[in-house]
Amino acid sequence: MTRAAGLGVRGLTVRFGDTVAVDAVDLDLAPGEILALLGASGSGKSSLLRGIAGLEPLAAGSVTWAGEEVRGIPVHERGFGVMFQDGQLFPHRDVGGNVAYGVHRLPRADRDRRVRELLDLVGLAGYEKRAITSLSGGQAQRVALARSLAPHPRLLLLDEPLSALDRALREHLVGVLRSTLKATETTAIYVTHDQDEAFAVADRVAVLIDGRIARIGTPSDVWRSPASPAVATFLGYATLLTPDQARDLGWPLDRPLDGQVVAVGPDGLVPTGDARGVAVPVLEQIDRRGYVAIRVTLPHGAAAWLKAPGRIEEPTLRVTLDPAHCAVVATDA
Ligand SMILES: Nc1ncnc2c1ncn2[C@@H]1O[C@H](COP(=O)(O)OP(=O)(O)OP(=O)(O)O)[C@@H](O)[C@H]1O
Repeated sequence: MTRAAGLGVRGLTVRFGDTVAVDAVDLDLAPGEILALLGASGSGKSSLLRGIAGLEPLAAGSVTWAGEEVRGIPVHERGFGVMFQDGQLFPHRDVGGNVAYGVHRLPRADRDRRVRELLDLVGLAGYEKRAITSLSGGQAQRVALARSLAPHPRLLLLDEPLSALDRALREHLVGVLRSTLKATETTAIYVTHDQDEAFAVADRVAVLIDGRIARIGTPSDVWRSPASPAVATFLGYATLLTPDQARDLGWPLDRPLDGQVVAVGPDGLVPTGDARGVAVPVLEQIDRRGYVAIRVTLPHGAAAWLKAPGRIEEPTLRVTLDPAHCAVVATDA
Protein backbone atom coordinates (compact mmCIF):
# COMPACT_ATOMS: atom_id res chain seq x y z
CA MET A 1 0.00 0.00 0.00
CA THR A 2 1.32 3.46 -0.83
CA ARG A 3 1.46 5.84 2.07
CA ALA A 4 -0.29 9.13 1.63
CA ALA A 5 1.99 12.04 2.40
CA GLY A 6 0.63 14.62 4.83
CA LEU A 7 -2.53 14.48 6.88
CA GLY A 8 -5.33 11.97 6.40
CA VAL A 9 -8.59 12.26 8.33
CA ARG A 10 -11.28 9.60 7.93
CA GLY A 11 -14.73 9.52 9.46
CA LEU A 12 -13.68 11.88 12.26
CA THR A 13 -16.58 12.27 14.67
CA VAL A 14 -16.70 14.34 17.85
CA ARG A 15 -19.71 14.20 20.17
CA PHE A 16 -20.65 16.11 23.30
CA GLY A 17 -23.48 14.09 24.85
CA ASP A 18 -26.24 14.10 22.23
CA THR A 19 -24.60 16.88 20.19
CA VAL A 20 -22.69 15.71 17.12
CA ALA A 21 -20.13 18.51 16.80
CA VAL A 22 -18.17 16.87 13.95
CA ASP A 23 -19.99 14.37 11.76
CA ALA A 24 -17.79 11.79 9.98
CA VAL A 25 -15.41 14.24 8.32
CA ASP A 26 -12.89 13.06 5.68
CA LEU A 27 -10.00 15.36 4.85
CA ASP A 28 -6.59 15.14 3.19
CA LEU A 29 -3.87 17.74 3.43
CA ALA A 30 -0.69 17.69 1.34
CA PRO A 31 2.62 18.66 2.96
CA GLY A 32 3.06 22.43 2.86
CA GLU A 33 -0.61 23.07 2.20
CA ILE A 34 -2.66 25.63 4.16
CA LEU A 35 -6.32 24.75 4.66
CA ALA A 36 -8.82 27.19 6.16
CA LEU A 37 -11.73 25.68 8.08
CA LEU A 38 -14.47 28.25 7.67
CA GLY A 39 -17.89 28.12 9.25
CA ALA A 40 -20.46 29.90 11.40
CA SER A 41 -20.29 29.78 15.17
CA GLY A 42 -21.11 26.28 16.38
CA SER A 43 -20.45 24.60 13.01
CA GLY A 44 -17.78 22.39 14.58
CA LYS A 45 -14.54 24.05 13.43
CA SER A 46 -12.79 24.04 16.81
CA SER A 47 -14.00 20.53 17.60
CA LEU A 48 -12.56 19.22 14.31
CA LEU A 49 -9.26 21.01 14.92
CA ARG A 50 -9.08 19.76 18.49
CA GLY A 51 -10.00 16.26 17.33
CA ILE A 52 -7.08 16.28 14.89
CA ALA A 53 -4.73 17.68 17.55
CA GLY A 54 -5.78 14.99 20.03
CA LEU A 55 -7.21 17.58 22.45
CA GLU A 56 -10.73 16.20 22.08
CA PRO A 57 -11.54 12.46 22.23
CA LEU A 58 -12.90 11.01 18.98
CA ALA A 59 -16.23 9.18 19.02
CA ALA A 60 -15.11 7.59 15.73
CA GLY A 61 -12.61 7.96 12.92
CA SER A 62 -8.89 8.09 12.36
CA VAL A 63 -6.14 10.66 11.96
CA THR A 64 -2.97 9.71 10.10
CA TRP A 65 0.24 11.49 9.22
CA ALA A 66 2.15 10.01 6.26
CA GLY A 67 -0.18 7.02 6.54
CA GLU A 68 0.61 6.37 10.24
CA GLU A 69 -2.25 6.41 12.72
CA VAL A 70 -1.65 9.08 15.40
CA ARG A 71 -4.80 8.42 17.40
CA GLY A 72 -3.08 6.58 20.23
CA ILE A 73 -0.13 8.99 20.33
CA PRO A 74 -0.17 11.62 23.12
CA VAL A 75 -0.82 15.18 21.92
CA HIS A 76 2.69 16.48 22.61
CA GLU A 77 4.31 13.56 20.74
CA ARG A 78 2.39 13.99 17.50
CA GLY A 79 4.67 16.71 16.18
CA PHE A 80 1.63 18.95 15.76
CA GLY A 81 1.70 22.56 16.96
CA VAL A 82 -1.34 24.48 18.16
CA MET A 83 -1.93 28.23 18.29
CA PHE A 84 -5.00 29.83 19.84
CA GLN A 85 -6.75 33.19 19.75
CA ASP A 86 -4.95 34.20 22.92
CA GLY A 87 -1.39 33.23 22.09
CA GLN A 88 -0.85 32.17 25.72
CA LEU A 89 2.67 33.54 25.96
CA PHE A 90 4.63 33.11 29.18
CA PRO A 91 4.65 36.56 30.80
CA HIS A 92 7.74 35.84 32.93
CA ARG A 93 9.93 35.10 29.88
CA ASP A 94 11.05 37.70 27.37
CA VAL A 95 10.16 37.44 23.66
CA GLY A 96 13.28 35.38 22.84
CA GLY A 97 12.59 33.07 25.80
CA ASN A 98 9.06 32.46 24.55
CA VAL A 99 10.12 31.68 20.98
CA ALA A 100 12.90 29.39 22.26
CA TYR A 101 10.51 27.48 24.51
CA GLY A 102 9.98 24.48 22.21
CA VAL A 103 13.64 24.27 21.13
CA HIS A 104 15.40 24.46 24.50
CA ARG A 105 17.27 21.24 23.75
CA LEU A 106 19.13 22.80 20.80
CA PRO A 107 22.67 24.05 21.41
CA ARG A 108 22.64 27.72 22.42
CA ALA A 109 23.95 29.06 19.09
CA ASP A 110 21.42 27.06 17.03
CA ARG A 111 18.61 28.08 19.34
CA ASP A 112 19.53 31.76 19.12
CA ARG A 113 19.74 31.48 15.32
CA ARG A 114 16.32 29.82 15.12
CA VAL A 115 14.77 32.52 17.34
CA ARG A 116 16.38 35.25 15.22
CA GLU A 117 15.18 33.69 11.93
CA LEU A 118 11.61 33.38 13.14
CA LEU A 119 11.40 36.86 14.67
CA ASP A 120 12.74 38.15 11.38
CA LEU A 121 10.06 36.25 9.42
CA VAL A 122 7.20 37.60 11.54
CA GLY A 123 8.54 41.16 11.29
CA LEU A 124 9.88 41.45 14.85
CA ALA A 125 13.65 41.39 14.23
CA GLY A 126 15.58 42.47 17.31
CA TYR A 127 12.68 41.93 19.77
CA GLU A 128 14.43 39.11 21.69
CA LYS A 129 14.82 41.04 24.95
CA ARG A 130 11.41 42.74 24.96
CA ALA A 131 9.05 41.94 27.84
CA ILE A 132 5.81 40.18 26.86
CA THR A 133 3.83 42.78 28.81
CA SER A 134 5.21 45.54 26.55
CA LEU A 135 3.80 44.03 23.33
CA SER A 136 0.67 45.10 21.46
CA GLY A 137 -1.96 42.43 20.71
CA GLY A 138 -0.72 42.04 17.15
CA GLN A 139 2.92 41.76 18.21
CA ALA A 140 2.00 39.16 20.84
CA GLN A 141 0.28 37.00 18.21
CA ARG A 142 3.34 37.26 15.97
CA VAL A 143 5.52 36.07 18.86
CA ALA A 144 3.03 33.24 19.44
CA LEU A 145 3.30 32.27 15.77
CA ALA A 146 7.12 32.31 15.93
CA ARG A 147 7.00 30.18 19.09
CA SER A 148 4.65 27.64 17.45
CA LEU A 149 6.91 27.36 14.41
CA ALA A 150 10.25 27.09 16.27
CA PRO A 151 10.15 23.29 16.77
CA HIS A 152 9.28 22.71 13.05
CA PRO A 153 5.82 21.20 13.67
CA ARG A 154 4.83 18.85 10.87
CA LEU A 155 1.32 20.28 11.17
CA LEU A 156 0.34 23.61 12.72
CA LEU A 157 -3.26 23.96 13.91
CA LEU A 158 -4.39 27.56 14.33
CA ASP A 159 -7.70 28.28 16.09
CA GLU A 160 -8.92 31.82 15.29
CA PRO A 161 -5.40 33.22 15.87
CA LEU A 162 -6.34 36.78 14.88
CA SER A 163 -9.92 37.08 16.08
CA ALA A 164 -9.07 39.20 19.14
CA LEU A 165 -7.51 41.89 16.93
CA ASP A 166 -9.20 44.73 15.04
CA ARG A 167 -10.00 44.37 11.34
CA ALA A 168 -7.18 46.50 9.91
CA LEU A 169 -4.58 44.63 11.95
CA ARG A 170 -6.13 41.27 11.01
CA GLU A 171 -5.92 42.13 7.32
CA HIS A 172 -2.23 42.95 7.71
CA LEU A 173 -1.36 39.99 9.93
CA VAL A 174 -3.16 37.45 7.77
CA GLY A 175 -0.58 38.33 5.08
CA VAL A 176 2.28 37.97 7.59
CA LEU A 177 0.86 34.63 8.66
CA ARG A 178 0.55 33.25 5.16
CA SER A 179 4.00 34.37 4.09
CA THR A 180 5.54 32.95 7.28
CA LEU A 181 3.80 29.58 6.85
CA LYS A 182 4.88 29.45 3.20
CA ALA A 183 8.48 30.50 3.95
CA THR A 184 8.75 27.72 6.56
CA GLU A 185 6.86 25.24 4.29
CA THR A 186 4.52 24.52 7.18
CA THR A 187 1.40 22.40 6.68
CA ALA A 188 -1.41 24.20 8.47
CA ILE A 189 -5.11 24.18 9.29
CA TYR A 190 -6.51 27.61 10.08
CA VAL A 191 -9.88 27.93 11.81
CA THR A 192 -11.83 31.12 11.26
CA HIS A 193 -15.40 32.38 10.93
CA ASP A 194 -14.18 35.27 8.75
CA GLN A 195 -14.60 34.65 5.02
CA ASP A 196 -12.02 37.27 3.97
CA GLU A 197 -9.44 35.87 6.35
CA ALA A 198 -10.01 32.29 5.15
CA PHE A 199 -9.70 33.28 1.50
CA ALA A 200 -6.59 35.39 2.13
CA VAL A 201 -4.65 32.80 4.13
CA ALA A 202 -5.47 29.47 2.53
CA ASP A 203 -4.56 27.35 -0.48
CA ARG A 204 -7.88 25.55 0.02
CA VAL A 205 -10.97 26.48 2.00
CA ALA A 206 -13.34 23.97 3.63
CA VAL A 207 -16.77 25.33 4.57
CA LEU A 208 -18.20 23.55 7.59
CA ILE A 209 -21.96 23.41 8.18
CA ASP A 210 -23.44 21.39 11.06
CA GLY A 211 -20.24 19.42 11.58
CA ARG A 212 -19.82 18.43 7.91
CA ILE A 213 -17.66 19.76 5.12
CA ALA A 214 -20.25 21.26 2.78
CA ARG A 215 -17.69 22.49 0.23
CA ILE A 216 -13.92 22.27 -0.15
CA GLY A 217 -11.70 23.72 -2.86
CA THR A 218 -9.44 26.59 -3.79
CA PRO A 219 -10.76 30.01 -2.71
CA SER A 220 -11.70 30.92 -6.28
CA ASP A 221 -13.43 27.56 -6.97
CA VAL A 222 -15.40 27.74 -3.73
CA TRP A 223 -16.43 31.32 -4.47
CA ARG A 224 -17.36 30.65 -8.10
CA SER A 225 -19.29 27.47 -7.39
CA PRO A 226 -20.40 27.31 -3.77
CA ALA A 227 -22.35 24.08 -4.53
CA SER A 228 -25.33 24.71 -2.24
CA PRO A 229 -27.58 27.59 -1.23
CA ALA A 230 -26.36 27.27 2.38
CA VAL A 231 -22.70 27.64 1.39
CA ALA A 232 -23.50 30.50 -1.01
CA THR A 233 -25.40 32.36 1.69
CA PHE A 234 -22.65 31.83 4.25
CA LEU A 235 -20.01 33.10 1.82
CA GLY A 236 -21.91 36.35 1.24
CA TYR A 237 -24.21 35.76 -1.72
CA ALA A 238 -27.00 37.80 -0.16
CA THR A 239 -29.89 36.97 -2.50
CA LEU A 240 -31.04 33.66 -4.01
CA LEU A 241 -33.29 33.85 -7.09
CA THR A 242 -35.48 31.18 -8.66
CA PRO A 243 -35.05 30.78 -12.45
CA ASP A 244 -38.16 32.94 -13.10
CA GLN A 245 -37.01 35.66 -10.72
CA ALA A 246 -33.53 35.63 -12.30
CA ARG A 247 -34.93 35.89 -15.84
CA ASP A 248 -37.15 38.81 -14.73
CA LEU A 249 -33.94 40.57 -13.71
CA GLY A 250 -32.21 40.00 -17.05
CA TRP A 251 -30.55 36.57 -16.59
CA PRO A 252 -29.39 35.62 -20.12
CA LEU A 253 -31.71 33.21 -21.95
CA ASP A 254 -28.74 31.28 -23.33
CA ARG A 255 -27.84 30.20 -19.78
CA PRO A 256 -30.58 27.73 -18.88
CA LEU A 257 -31.31 27.13 -15.21
CA ASP A 258 -32.40 23.58 -14.62
CA GLY A 259 -33.41 22.93 -11.03
CA GLN A 260 -30.91 25.58 -9.99
CA VAL A 261 -31.02 28.94 -8.28
CA VAL A 262 -28.99 32.07 -8.96
CA ALA A 263 -26.98 33.29 -5.98
CA VAL A 264 -26.37 37.01 -6.36
CA GLY A 265 -22.91 38.10 -5.18
CA PRO A 266 -22.05 41.53 -3.72
CA ASP A 267 -21.53 42.84 -7.30
CA GLY A 268 -24.16 40.64 -8.96
CA LEU A 269 -26.91 43.25 -9.22
CA VAL A 270 -25.87 46.39 -11.10
CA PRO A 271 -27.49 49.68 -12.10
CA THR A 272 -27.79 49.85 -15.90
CA GLY A 273 -27.50 53.64 -16.06
CA ASP A 274 -29.89 53.73 -19.05
CA ALA A 275 -33.28 52.43 -20.22
CA ARG A 276 -32.24 48.75 -20.03
CA GLY A 277 -33.09 46.54 -17.05
CA VAL A 278 -35.96 46.57 -14.58
CA ALA A 279 -37.05 49.58 -12.53
CA VAL A 280 -36.95 48.84 -8.80
CA PRO A 281 -37.85 51.09 -5.85
CA VAL A 282 -34.96 52.54 -3.83
CA LEU A 283 -35.44 51.90 -0.08
CA GLU A 284 -32.23 53.14 1.51
CA GLN A 285 -28.82 54.58 0.59
CA ILE A 286 -25.62 54.38 2.65
CA ASP A 287 -22.31 56.04 1.77
CA ARG A 288 -19.43 53.60 1.72
CA ARG A 289 -15.75 54.05 0.86
CA GLY A 290 -15.80 54.67 -2.91
CA TYR A 291 -19.46 53.84 -3.61
CA VAL A 292 -23.01 54.16 -2.31
CA ALA A 293 -24.78 51.01 -1.06
CA ILE A 294 -28.38 51.04 -2.22
CA ARG A 295 -31.16 48.84 -0.90
CA VAL A 296 -33.91 48.10 -3.38
CA THR A 297 -37.00 45.90 -3.58
CA LEU A 298 -36.77 43.27 -6.32
CA PRO A 299 -39.82 42.51 -8.53
CA HIS A 300 -40.69 39.40 -6.47
CA GLY A 301 -40.68 41.41 -3.24
CA ALA A 302 -37.33 40.55 -1.67
CA ALA A 303 -34.89 43.28 -0.68
CA ALA A 304 -31.35 43.37 -2.14
CA TRP A 305 -28.29 45.60 -1.99
CA LEU A 306 -26.32 46.94 -4.91
CA LYS A 307 -23.48 49.41 -5.43
CA ALA A 308 -23.72 52.68 -7.32
CA PRO A 309 -21.04 55.30 -7.90
CA GLY A 310 -23.15 58.04 -6.28
CA ARG A 311 -26.49 58.76 -4.58
CA ILE A 312 -29.69 58.22 -6.56
CA GLU A 313 -32.08 61.19 -6.70
CA GLU A 314 -35.06 59.34 -8.26
CA PRO A 315 -37.34 57.00 -6.28
CA THR A 316 -36.55 54.11 -8.65
CA LEU A 317 -33.43 52.70 -10.29
CA ARG A 318 -33.05 50.42 -13.32
CA VAL A 319 -31.04 47.28 -12.53
CA THR A 320 -29.95 44.03 -14.12
CA LEU A 321 -27.98 40.92 -13.12
CA ASP A 322 -24.30 40.61 -13.98
CA PRO A 323 -23.83 36.84 -14.45
CA ALA A 324 -20.06 37.19 -13.94
CA HIS A 325 -20.78 38.04 -10.30
CA CYS A 326 -23.50 35.48 -9.68
CA ALA A 327 -23.19 31.75 -8.96
CA VAL A 328 -25.52 29.08 -10.26
CA VAL A 329 -26.28 26.68 -7.43
CA ALA A 330 -28.15 23.38 -7.39
CA THR A 331 -31.08 23.53 -4.96
CA ASP A 332 -30.80 19.90 -3.90
CA ALA A 333 -27.02 19.88 -3.28
N1 LIG B 1 -17.07 21.28 25.64
C1 LIG B 1 -18.27 21.20 25.04
N2 LIG B 1 -19.33 20.68 25.67
C2 LIG B 1 -20.53 20.57 25.08
N3 LIG B 1 -20.79 20.98 23.83
C3 LIG B 1 -19.77 21.52 23.13
C4 LIG B 1 -18.46 21.67 23.70
N4 LIG B 1 -17.66 22.24 22.77
C5 LIG B 1 -18.43 22.45 21.70
N5 LIG B 1 -19.69 22.01 21.89
C6 LIG B 1 -20.80 22.04 20.92
O1 LIG B 1 -20.34 21.45 19.71
C7 LIG B 1 -20.79 22.19 18.58
C8 LIG B 1 -19.59 22.67 17.78
O2 LIG B 1 -18.85 23.59 18.56
P1 LIG B 1 -17.44 24.17 18.08
O3 LIG B 1 -16.90 25.00 19.20
O4 LIG B 1 -16.60 23.09 17.54
O5 LIG B 1 -17.91 25.11 16.89
P2 LIG B 1 -17.12 26.29 16.20
O6 LIG B 1 -17.51 26.25 14.77
O7 LIG B 1 -15.68 26.22 16.52
O8 LIG B 1 -17.79 27.55 16.90
P3 LIG B 1 -17.13 28.96 17.32
O9 LIG B 1 -16.77 29.66 16.04
O10 LIG B 1 -18.25 29.65 18.05
O11 LIG B 1 -15.95 28.65 18.18
C9 LIG B 1 -21.67 23.31 19.13
O12 LIG B 1 -22.99 22.89 19.09
C10 LIG B 1 -21.17 23.46 20.55
O13 LIG B 1 -22.19 23.98 21.37
